Amino acid sequence: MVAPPDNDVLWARALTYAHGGSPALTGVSLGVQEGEILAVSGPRGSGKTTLLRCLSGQLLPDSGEVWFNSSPIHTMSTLARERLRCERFGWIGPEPCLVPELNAWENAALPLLLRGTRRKGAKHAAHEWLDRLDIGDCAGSRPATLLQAQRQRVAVARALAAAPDILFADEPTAPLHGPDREQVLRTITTAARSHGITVVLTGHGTEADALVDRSVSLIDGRRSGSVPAHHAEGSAACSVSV
Ligand SMILES: Nc1ncnc2c1ncn2[C@@H]1O[C@H](COP(=O)(O)OP(=O)(O)OP(=O)(O)O)[C@@H](O)[C@H]1O
Repeated sequence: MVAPPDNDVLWARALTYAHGGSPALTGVSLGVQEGEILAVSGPRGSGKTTLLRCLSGQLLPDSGEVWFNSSPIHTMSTLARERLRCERFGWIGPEPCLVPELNAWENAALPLLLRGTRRKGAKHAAHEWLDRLDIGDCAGSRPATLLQAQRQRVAVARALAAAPDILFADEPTAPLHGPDREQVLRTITTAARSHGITVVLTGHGTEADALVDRSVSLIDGRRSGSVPAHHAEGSAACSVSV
């Protein structure tokens, strides 16, 4: 086992993963620097979600390594990975997945409360992020009474309120439309830059290109290119095999 480069907060080497025998990742290697905002793009089924789930410790790769700072995630116990995810990582999925019995601010405060933050502080942070995401008025409402786009903003607030070291965002704007998509993406990336949060986000297209530092793409579970974001429009022309 070789330790990762010092300047990579997240580092993966030769990851493979198969869902029930069907390969989803085939030898993917990736390094993410501290504070970097990285987009992982690729067509449907190319392995983006599986990669994020391996990087965030939700899935153990069949082979390969994942390191967070100097800690190998792939050899951690389930309990240690759960603690790492709770204390250091944030997750936004394409569906909001809120707790139906809790209102919006309680959902947004949940990771902080689970970490032992006092209720007053957690409530304050939750309200602050709900306000920034323009849904402060919904703070007392339960998920069932909210629109799907509002629920997704609550999920974004929940991830950001906990100030994670790394935020994994798997198609975070999937339930949103038009200008809402750009506003939420911009809120995520602006928050990440001002709070020093490293971000790995996925998407199908190039809508995040202007907001991220670097973009890599997957095709059929393999890396197909890595370019600085401002060059991403020409990515097809300058793709390299990794
Ligand atoms: N739970 C599962 N069981 C079986 N196969 C799966 C499962 N999850 C993903 N797959 C398969 O693994 C491959 C990679 O899927 P994955 O969801 O990682 O890709 P993706 O790029 O995120 O796709 P999308 O853009 O549609 O979300 C696909 O062929 C998919 O059908």
